[in-house]
Amino acid sequence: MAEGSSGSEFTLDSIRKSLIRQEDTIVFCLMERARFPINSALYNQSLDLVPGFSGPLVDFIVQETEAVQAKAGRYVNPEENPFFPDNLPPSLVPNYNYSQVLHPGGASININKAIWDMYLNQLLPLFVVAGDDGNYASTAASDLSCLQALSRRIHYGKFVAEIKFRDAPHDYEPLIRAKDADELMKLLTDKRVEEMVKKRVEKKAIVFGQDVSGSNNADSKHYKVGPSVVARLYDEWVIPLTKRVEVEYLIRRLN
Ligand SMILES: C=C(O[C@@H]1C=C(C(=O)O)C=C[C@H]1O)C(=O)O
Repeated sequence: MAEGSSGSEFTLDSIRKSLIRQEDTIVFCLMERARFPINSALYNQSLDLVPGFSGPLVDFIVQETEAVQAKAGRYVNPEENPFFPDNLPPSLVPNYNYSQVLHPGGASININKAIWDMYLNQLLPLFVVAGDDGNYASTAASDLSCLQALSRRIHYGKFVAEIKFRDAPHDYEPLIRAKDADELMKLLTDKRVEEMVKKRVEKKAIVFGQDVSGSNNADSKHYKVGPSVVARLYDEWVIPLTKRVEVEYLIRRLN
């Protein structure tokens, strides 16, 4: 089921390994987006750059791309969640038999609206330079890669929550029956792991993002995406949103 783990292995350890692997994807996606300036025309609500489509160009590109990917079966995979779920075409390809480890209620959880708002309004301005180079289609493709990588990581909270529930049903059940979101949040939180995650992603931004030259002296002062931005992304948004998915999943777990 999971990126980097076999279908038969479903443990907190294997899920965490997948989250670690997904950090690489996220850091590389951000580095790719940082090749382009902000290109704010792409996000302008009122420019109407595409005849017959009302809304920002980025919405047009993401909606059209998601429609193609939906036809090719992307959203049949329980790890994938669309940003524009309304009016998506059905899959046209034979269904792959994904292992069904999640409770059926998990399918209705999609917090991509919050991820989209965070990415465009808060994160982007922190790591791209000002300016407009006209490369709107490439920039939007890069945005979508970032958004999909972040969305996959954050919605992975469903798998994390399922395994935590299976490992300690007697601890979780009373809180789920009481719909006690605050206590569920406390129970699923592991501060030690969170600190390790934040340190590791900062290090990845340093290692992956330095300019490598032919000589032995790597330029350690110039990074493609600031390591502190990546640490902040995880601290302020990725980890809290993953935990929000975990709580939302657990609340539905006994329905
Ligand atoms: C994802 C987990 O659950 C919580 C969220 C974490 C995260 O988003 O990185 C880390 C630790 C936990 O507080 C986990 O335990 O691995």
